[in-house]
Amino acid sequence: MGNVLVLDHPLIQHKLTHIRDVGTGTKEFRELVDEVAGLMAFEITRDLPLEEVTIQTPVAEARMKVIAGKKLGLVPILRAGLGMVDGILKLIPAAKVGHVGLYRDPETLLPVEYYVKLPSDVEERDFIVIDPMLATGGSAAAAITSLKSRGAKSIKLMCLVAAPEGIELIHKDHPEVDIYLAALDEKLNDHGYIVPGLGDAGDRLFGTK
Ligand SMILES: O=P(O)(O)OC[C@H]1O[C@H](OP(=O)(O)OP(=O)(O)O)[C@H](O)[C@@H]1O
Ligand SMILES: O=c1cc[nH]c(=O)[nH]1
Ligand SMILES: [Mg+2]
Repeated sequence: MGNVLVLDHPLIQHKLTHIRDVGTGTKEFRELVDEVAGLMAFEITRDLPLEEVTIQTPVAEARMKVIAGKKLGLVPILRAGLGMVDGILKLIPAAKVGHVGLYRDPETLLPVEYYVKLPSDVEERDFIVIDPMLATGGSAAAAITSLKSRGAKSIKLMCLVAAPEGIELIHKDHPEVDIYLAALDEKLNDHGYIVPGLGDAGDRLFGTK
């Protein structure tokens, strides 16, 4: 079964509390999501392989480490996943970015796919699927299925806030996928919103509704 890692660094928890706060406006919400995504990327890239190179310091020649030529791909789930992309790219600027467009039907709560564009070398890349919210898990599970059907072999999932129901669905549909979170919340309400959650991530990021 994939691991579930809750990245509870104090900076992440502090910023997430402000993200959750209903009084936080769009500008600050967007900035905080960007910052937390960057902090989470620091942890999610912990296992990147290193290789040795020879460099010349002003004092001596030395063998030092750099990140080996790993091919990474970020895949934000539109729309809300977009809010986390730049924060991660600041740390790993060489990553390619694919997009999966999904919205959750408000009646059925089932995901509807409307767009997919991935890097051409899908099979060679390690992907991180990004979405602030893992609620029923339907959207993330569908995005991962979509990547796999196009040849993706290595996939991690990164979300800000998850409900237990979402974790359960990812474990069931994609048992090999590791899940990285800033928080695991209590439950879903009758409308499929995470409790306490942070509301509708897309609307809060983009100022809609
Ligand atoms: O785990 P689930 O139950 O599938 O719910 C989570 C999904 O719902 C939200 O997207 P939404 O449908 O609001 O689309 P948006 O990002 O365009 O607002 C969120 O960003 C996830 O993609
Ligand atoms: O709590 C939730 C659930 C789904 N989508 C959101 O944006 N928030
Ligand atoms: Mg939304």
